[in-house]
Amino acid sequence: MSETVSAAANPDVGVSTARLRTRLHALPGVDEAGVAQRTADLATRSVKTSAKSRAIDLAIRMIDLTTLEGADSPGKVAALAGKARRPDPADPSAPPVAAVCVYPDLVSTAVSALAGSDVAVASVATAFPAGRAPLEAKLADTRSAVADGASEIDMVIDRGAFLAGDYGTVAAEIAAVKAECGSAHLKVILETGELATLDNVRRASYLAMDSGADFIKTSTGKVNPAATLPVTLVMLQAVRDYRRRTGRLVGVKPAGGIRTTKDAIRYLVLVQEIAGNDWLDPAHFRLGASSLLNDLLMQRTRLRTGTYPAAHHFTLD
Ligand SMILES: O=C[C@H](O)COP(=O)(O)O
Repeated sequence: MSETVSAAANPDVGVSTARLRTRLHALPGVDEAGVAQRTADLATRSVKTSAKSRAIDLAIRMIDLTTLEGADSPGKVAALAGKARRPDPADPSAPPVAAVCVYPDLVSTAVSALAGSDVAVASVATAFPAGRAPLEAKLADTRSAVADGASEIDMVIDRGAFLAGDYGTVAAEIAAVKAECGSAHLKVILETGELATLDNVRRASYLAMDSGADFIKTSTGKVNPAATLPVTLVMLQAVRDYRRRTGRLVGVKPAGGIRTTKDAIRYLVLVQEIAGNDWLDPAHFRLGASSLLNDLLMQRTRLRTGTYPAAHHFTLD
């Protein structure tokens, strides 16, 4: 285990695990009951039709349209890229999504298929989803994705090290991956479903931000629970407070298990109420999802025409 962090120009570099532990354990504890109540209350909100229409388009623009299956192929990624650029073939007013998210070996396919569009290519890296590989392998994974044209890297943290309290190792890995990213943005996946407590989610959020994360992301989508409103609330509080302290605005990306328009709108309400309007932008908030887009498109069509499109109208997620 590394006791002293080395690498890159981030605030936590050179800070010992002992000092990180002191700092992270001094954070105020999360009021779990209060968080549960606050997020449960979101289910009772009603949203006006005009606001709903705007929220649906914003949610579409915030999607990282994701395919992360062992059976992924260049053909599937090319088809997904087509959908990302123009989600509704019958309605050019439907906006494109923010990014397509793929494994590193499919980055070049996605880059070619998205050429000339504003849709970014994101790639998971660092031995996603478990992150069980030597640091060199994780850095090579990142280097390869960036070299092939990914402008966003989604890395996983070492949850084993984090849960063992070896915060120095976690911070050093994030800083080293950030250094490999160059101009690519780094999203740091906390895998909150493995972190056991909301206090840990808060600590991991600060550790990631102090180590250079451009975004903090909830989940890989491979562990249950994936994204939830309570963990996202804690992460939104963290980015809000971190910005007040440092002036740096870090984004948030809930990912995994977000499938319905109702879910997406609850996340947007949470963003506005907890972090504020500055985060209501694809530059600072994303929804990582493989199958949310079709529901948003269905609801969008219903609001515009009064009827749902036939089930076969949109290509399969
Ligand atoms: O980052 C996104 C997730 O891997 C997608 O998860 P999902 O298939 O549950 O939407």
